[in-house]
Amino acid sequence: MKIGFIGCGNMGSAMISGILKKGIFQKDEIIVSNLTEEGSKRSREKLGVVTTLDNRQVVKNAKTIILAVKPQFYQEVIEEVRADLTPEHMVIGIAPGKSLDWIQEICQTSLKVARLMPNTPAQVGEGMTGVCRNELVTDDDLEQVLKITDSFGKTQVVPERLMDAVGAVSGCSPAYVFIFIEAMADAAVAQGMPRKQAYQFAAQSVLGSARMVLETGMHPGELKDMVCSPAGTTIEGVRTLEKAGFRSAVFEALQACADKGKKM
Ligand SMILES: NC(=O)C1=CN([C@@H]2O[C@H](COP(=O)(O)OP(=O)(O)OC[C@H]3O[C@@H](n4cnc5c(N)ncnc54)[C@H](OP(=O)(O)O)[C@@H]3O)[C@@H](O)[C@H]2O)C=CC1
Ligand SMILES: O=C(O)[C@@H]1CCC=N1
Repeated sequence: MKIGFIGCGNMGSAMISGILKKGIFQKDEIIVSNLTEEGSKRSREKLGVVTTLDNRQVVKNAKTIILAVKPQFYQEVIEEVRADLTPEHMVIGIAPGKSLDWIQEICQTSLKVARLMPNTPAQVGEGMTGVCRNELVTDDDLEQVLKITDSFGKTQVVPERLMDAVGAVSGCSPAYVFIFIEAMADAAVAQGMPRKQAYQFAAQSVLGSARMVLETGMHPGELKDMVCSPAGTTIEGVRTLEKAGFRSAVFEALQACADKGKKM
């Protein structure tokens, strides 16, 4: 077994979907644990990976361990498996607020520890992941980690102090983008467009706009200006969004998200 996931819910399975699609690991090289038999069955049926209800089996069978449980369960799962951890293991946290030092301290042994902040678009190979590591993670180890994260999207290595910002701008932001798409589709439905078609128009517009930012390298404001014809329709919508505090709402949402990460 090459890689183990303790917990395999929304984020774990999104990462594994990407890994399997790119063929970085085969199904029989991935072991995952769940809390319930129902979760185990879901992981087997959806992903076809090796499953167990025993977290210690994950640590005994893989050297790279991803902690994909909710942050409130981090301490209990680490305490459960720490006797089986060896210097060859690398423990990777993906939860907001669980620092490299904190993970190391709960493990009670000097260990390779890394943190990832992935996001659910990993499921379709379009994830964005921030990575940081402690001093025991070698450049070779990091290369292995990047090979994994690059398999389900893009990755950037960041200093740990930026992990809360990463959590806000990419870890959590898909939720805000989905709300935006849903709201745009609702408006199109109100104009008479069938709902399914409205999701296609709204989602493709978000996808295309994101690609323009990434591929042209142009400033988002300049790209926005290119859409706003003088005395046209778009600028009326811009005025309405500004009046409703759209920018400020987004700013405050990401700030709240990062602040919460710092407290966890
Ligand atoms: N969702 C997201 O967009 C992102 C999440 N994260 C982080 O990823 C982590 C997982 O989140 P997410 O996938 O959304 O959560 P989910 O609730 O979807 O999945 C949690 C998983 O943990 C399992 N589990 C719970 N307790 C235990 C235990 N004691 N031993 C073994 N497995 C256990 C559950 O098993 P069962 O299925 O049996 O209940 C489930 O498979 C969190 O730390 C979160 O902060 C990071 C970035 C983005
Ligand atoms: O909501 C959360 O806390 C997790 C972390 C990033 C995205 N989801």
